[in-house]
Amino acid sequence: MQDFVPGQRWLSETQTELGLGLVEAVEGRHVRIAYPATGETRLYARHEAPLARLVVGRNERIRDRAGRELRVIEVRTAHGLITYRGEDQAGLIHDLPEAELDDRLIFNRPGQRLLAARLDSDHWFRLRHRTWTQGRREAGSATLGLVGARVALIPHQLHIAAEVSRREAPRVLLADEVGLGKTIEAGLILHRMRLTGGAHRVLILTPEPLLHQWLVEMRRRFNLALALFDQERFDSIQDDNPFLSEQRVLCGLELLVEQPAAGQAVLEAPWDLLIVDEAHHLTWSETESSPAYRLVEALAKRIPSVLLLTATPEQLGRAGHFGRLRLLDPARFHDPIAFQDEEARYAPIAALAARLLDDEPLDDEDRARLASLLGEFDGLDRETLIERLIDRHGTGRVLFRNTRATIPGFPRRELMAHPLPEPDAYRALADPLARLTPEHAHGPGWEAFDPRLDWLIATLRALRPAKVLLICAQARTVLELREALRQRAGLHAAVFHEGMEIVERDRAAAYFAAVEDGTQILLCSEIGSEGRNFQFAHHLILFDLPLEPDLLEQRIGRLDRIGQTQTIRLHVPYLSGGPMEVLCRWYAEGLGAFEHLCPAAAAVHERLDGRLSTALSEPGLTDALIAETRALAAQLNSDLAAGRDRLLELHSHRLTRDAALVESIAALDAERTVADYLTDFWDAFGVEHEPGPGGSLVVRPGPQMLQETFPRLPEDGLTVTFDRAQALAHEDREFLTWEHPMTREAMELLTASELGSAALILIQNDARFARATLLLEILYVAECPAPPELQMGHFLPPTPVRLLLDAEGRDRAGEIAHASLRGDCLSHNAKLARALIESQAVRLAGMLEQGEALAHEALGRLEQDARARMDQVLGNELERLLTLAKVNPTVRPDEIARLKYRRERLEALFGKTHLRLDALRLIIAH
Ligand SMILES: Nc1ncnc2c1ncn2[C@@H]1O[C@H](COP(=O)(O)OP(=O)(O)OP(=O)(O)O)[C@@H](O)[C@H]1O
Repeated sequence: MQDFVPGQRWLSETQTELGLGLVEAVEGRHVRIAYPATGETRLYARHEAPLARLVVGRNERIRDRAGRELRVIEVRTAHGLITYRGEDQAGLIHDLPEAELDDRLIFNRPGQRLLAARLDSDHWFRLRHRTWTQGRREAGSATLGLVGARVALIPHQLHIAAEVSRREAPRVLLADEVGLGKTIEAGLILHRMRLTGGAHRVLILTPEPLLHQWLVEMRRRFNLALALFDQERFDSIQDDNPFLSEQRVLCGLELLVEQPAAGQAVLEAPWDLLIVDEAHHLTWSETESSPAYRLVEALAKRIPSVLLLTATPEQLGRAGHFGRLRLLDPARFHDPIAFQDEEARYAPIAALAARLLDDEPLDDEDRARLASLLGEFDGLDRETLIERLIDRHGTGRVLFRNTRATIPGFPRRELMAHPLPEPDAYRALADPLARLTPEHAHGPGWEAFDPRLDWLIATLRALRPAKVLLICAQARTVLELREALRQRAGLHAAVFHEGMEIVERDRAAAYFAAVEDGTQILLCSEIGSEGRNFQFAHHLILFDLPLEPDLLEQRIGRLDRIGQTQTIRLHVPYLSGGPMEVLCRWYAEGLGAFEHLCPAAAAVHERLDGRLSTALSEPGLTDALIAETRALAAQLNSDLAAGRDRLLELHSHRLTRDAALVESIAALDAERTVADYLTDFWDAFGVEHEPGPGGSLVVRPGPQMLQETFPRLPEDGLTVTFDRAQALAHEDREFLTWEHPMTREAMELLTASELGSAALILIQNDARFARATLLLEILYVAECPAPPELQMGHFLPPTPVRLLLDAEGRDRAGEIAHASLRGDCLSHNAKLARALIESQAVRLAGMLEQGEALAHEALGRLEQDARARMDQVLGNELERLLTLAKVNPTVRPDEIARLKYRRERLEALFGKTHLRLDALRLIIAH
């Protein structure tokens, strides 16, 4: 085990960008290391810490925290701690304890290696160059974080992910209609924020039945491992706060609400990003709120970034919707009445935005309205005007909602209503609501006479082998149906209800999904109607109908979601003459809610709730109710289409821009540069690869690898693909991109090591070099360590500075490209290499000095560019937020403060950028 002593300096072997580590404390089997340059602290297991002890040799240069430079003349050790004695530029001698070394100190080892002829293969030098160049290329790219997910490139999802993740501490409600991919959007945002440093500690809360699905989706689509916190995990940890030991936690909201200790612990842990799925369960009204709401409210106050997900934002009423917006920004959404008034005034703004979008000419009235909404607007192009209109009015910035109507490619839904006679025993039930789930009200024995059962058996036989999902309101009905199917028809059904353990439920869902030996039918209680993916089935049986339109849409959404390939058949076996028929007709003829999604359904329901209840007991009133419902739905739908929804739609996707984003990702996919890079890497490392089935590649550890293991490569190998379409069709293949952990860890492994940092090649017969020529290719890396939340990478990521000096000290990098310099590598001919280097030692030392001067000039330019870029990007953003805040209180003051703070910190840090000599290649052409 390594000996750590507080005050010692160690370097992270895997993350040099953290700067110099300082041992803070040794705690049992762990050591705590602070990285003052980035303000981070890490806890490592002592016996396997990826750390290297920093010992600076004589004659090397060091710096103290005040920036004073010393040449080391003596190294003394006492009690495990080093004190350097060094000479400053004025010749004065100083003692410097290692704890006081500059936290950003970097050493020039490649120079020593080259001069000592300790050479690596040229292969590694070239890979090193590519690694830095690629890192630089992606750091500032708009597509970073959106490339590596195993997802089809769907424009509205990418739009939302790009738009949300570029904000400072985003807080938004993702409210796309059921099945349009909110989980994927949240995953993309999370993925991008992790790569850019915006989200390190993440908490995801979902209803229990969706835990496993989230776990699987994040793993298979984003290579993201989440720690699942269930009762068992929570019980197994007694003392410490269990949430502190994991960075990315997935947890059931119910558990936190039901167990005060768990709720308290989650509040006490620090988080950067909170995601809450099925957020419509967080109920709120002006007089009371649910315990789940209160818990999320407390979390949302502490956590900077918050994503709430719901397909049915207005389920359980408009007040609830307001309550969710309030969680995101309590300062903006403080008065529900004012909010409703404001929503009613969106129509003219939406109309104006739409006219701009359609490139229609603006009349005087339009211009006057624009001026009153935006102030001075002359000189702004249409795109900017649209942006500003959407941006500066309404919930635009907080809420995203895409609808099927605007997204092509969804299959049709077809209602297959099956009237059946209502048995006397049911008709005798006094309460009309009880007759909507009469088997439940009647109790045991209903299977003997309920005609829906025979109909079900006949329907299953007729549809066989097609998969069928049945949803009903009650878990008991599920169990009784299963038994009845078994006894009466020998049919085996899988079941899914709240009485089962989560693992059992997931097993049942998998059993239903299995193509060959799975069940034909899955019987689900209402909990199966939320969030789950059953789009491989095309038949849905609604054994009963819920009273709320949003609940109906949630049920249908299990099949009607991205990935559904066929017309969806909705089978409704209703008992005629009574309330079931009334409800079925109300949905079908009044709202048209089976075959299409009706945006106004929740509002219509809220207004006509009383009339519906009356019609359920007096079916004679149904025709009048339907007529009224139709008229109201038509009116509300068209109001919404012209007003709020139109604005939302404009904001939630932008055809031209989204298409450009998709194109740039598709272009990156097509380049396949990562395939070249990784195959070169594997070849150099000793990883074996060969063509596998259907254009895939099989990769295995080779017998003589450079190290025992290769990152993310299991002992028995992997089947991989670089092709998105293949990755979507074959989930057993790893989808390798620049963002895959294997690629990123391989890149880190290389840049954190000295591999390829000194090389020598001989070039023969190259027409560019008429006479014997000596060139020194110098690779500096400009680095500016900064705390991750500042997202330095946007402006000044680690940037390679390449120089190519000739013997006269001229830089020829601009005229001779790196890739064009290929020759015989001398790493295996140590004798010749040493002789050549020794003969040129003096000249080389001069070239290195000259290189340092030139690199510093380049550094000045880099800093200047970074500053200009930051001023432009953050300055514009700040200006926008400040103007916006005057007209739209959606902009939170803390968002502005955060941005200002970030700008100041970045500005101060740019000046501390330093150059690190990363690699050298000596080129001798003759
Ligand atoms: N870009 C994509 N590529 C591949 N599959 C996708 C993509 N987007 C969504 N899907 C698939 O479509 C289905 C619906 O997506 P998701 O679960 O994210 O929708 P949702 O909006 O969260 O649904 P719900 O409203 O039911 O909660 C899932 O099976 C998901 O894996």
